[in-house]
Amino acid sequence: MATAPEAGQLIALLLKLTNPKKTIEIGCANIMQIIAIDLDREAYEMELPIIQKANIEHKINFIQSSTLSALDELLNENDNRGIFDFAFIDADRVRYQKYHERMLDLVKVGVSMPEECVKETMKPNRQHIIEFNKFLASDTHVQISQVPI
Ligand SMILES: C[S@@+](CC[C@H](N)C(=O)[O-])C[C@H]1O[C@@H](n2cnc3c(N)ncnc32)[C@H](O)[C@@H]1O
Repeated sequence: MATAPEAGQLIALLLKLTNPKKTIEIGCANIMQIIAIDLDREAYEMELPIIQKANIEHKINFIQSSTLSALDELLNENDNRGIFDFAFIDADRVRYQKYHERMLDLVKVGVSMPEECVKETMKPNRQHIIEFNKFLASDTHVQISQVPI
């Protein structure tokens, strides 16, 4: 993942690997691209130079916008549905349900890397983790929960 900018005002991070319009392919793997959204102009103006200085502008598309309208804009393009690998929201709590509903359309189902893209030495680990995740999902002793980090 790209090095995070020092000051943390990025509120919605959508990590994408597979948008054919935006990713840079290297062999089987694509370089990740992050879409970061913040409504606050001041935060945007403070963060953008940090991203530029770190030479990671090609990896982070930083948008100054309300999260809701940025997500709706993403959803208007059908190509964006189900292509994001990861979403992190740390914004205005009152709209979390709305963000959640939109994220479900944006984030892909079945996020593990295709087997043919995994190094031979890592293939057993990949399989163990897939099996462990399945086990956890069906284990009635535990609940999957949101982690406040
Ligand atoms: C609690 S801060 C979190 C920032 C960062 N994740 C951190 O840990 O430092 C919340 C951020 O969400 C932004 N924000 C609040 N409401 C927003 C909205 N509707 N759309 C986009 N950004 C919003 C604020 O400008 C602020 O930068």
